[in-house]
Amino acid sequence: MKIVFYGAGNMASAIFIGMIENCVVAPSDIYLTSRSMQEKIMFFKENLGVNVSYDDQDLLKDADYVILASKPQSFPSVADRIRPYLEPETKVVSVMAGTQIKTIRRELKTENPIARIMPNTNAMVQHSVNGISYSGNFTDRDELIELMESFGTTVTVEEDEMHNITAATGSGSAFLYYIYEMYAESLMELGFDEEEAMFLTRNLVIGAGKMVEDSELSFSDLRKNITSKHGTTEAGLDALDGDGLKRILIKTLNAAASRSEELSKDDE
Ligand SMILES: NC(=O)C1=CN([C@@H]2O[C@H](COP(=O)(O)OP(=O)(O)OC[C@H]3O[C@@H](n4cnc5c(N)ncnc54)[C@H](O)[C@@H]3O)[C@@H](O)[C@H]2O)C=CC1
Ligand SMILES: O=C(O)[C@@H]1CCC=N1
Repeated sequence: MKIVFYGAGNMASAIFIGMIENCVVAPSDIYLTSRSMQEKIMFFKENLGVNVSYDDQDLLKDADYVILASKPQSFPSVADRIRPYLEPETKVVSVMAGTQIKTIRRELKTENPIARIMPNTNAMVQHSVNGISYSGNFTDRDELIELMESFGTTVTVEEDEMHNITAATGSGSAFLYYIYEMYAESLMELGFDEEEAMFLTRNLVIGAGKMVEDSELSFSDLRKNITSKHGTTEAGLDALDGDGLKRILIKTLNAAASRSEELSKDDE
């Protein structure tokens, strides 16, 4: 297997580290190239044993998959590198938010099978949620699904649903991390110092995540199990404006999904 990553940044590294840690590919199957961050890419070569090259002809020779993992704005420069050497059997897989299959096809001037995936950086711990959609001629889907399931769970969606998946799970962890940040800052308002606030929040989040993983209960039942009648949790929840919080989250998700739509129109 030869998997070539154009881009070795946050998302690409979460994917190839996830794949390697789960032993679905050998480090020698992974080929990395980037525009910048030479130091970082050499770190991956030295520490993981992956290949690094800036020779596009060599990179793309006999490649099974080429993964487009630059920012959407860098895609024209990536396409210029790939276009001359892309072989007809190579499957193209894009992680770029908002860049449509038809745009990738147009920029690469190719009829190759193309898939779009929307993972998240939890791939690094094998817990990404991956949206995936395919071009009509991407027939050999099982192998790609198997590769993706090595670093998370996968849902197949129509391409126009990618905007919502991007908001919900591509960006979603960032929204949750932001809430954790705000929680820690609020603990400092309560009187904890920064170190204590971070320690308490971090362990609270880890514990709650493990409960979600291990328990069969719904979020709502987990919450109810903590809430004594006329107790402290009830007092806190009464002060928390649930409808207001929901409105804020809906606004957040709509803004992210709209940005994905805007990105897809930028290149029309
Ligand atoms: N970071 C995240 O949580 C997620 C990111 N994505 C998507 O993944 C893509 C990458 O995002 P990040 O990894 O966060 O960005 P990043 O900035 O960390 O990495 C971008 C990479 O693209 C490379 N690059 C730029 N121009 C290039 C060129 N001409 N040739 C080869 N490589 C080139 C850069 O050197 C760098 O390695 C974006 O399109 C984003 O929409 C998707 C899901 C989640
Ligand atoms: O912020 C972004 O545009 C990318 C896509 C999903 C997560 N990060």
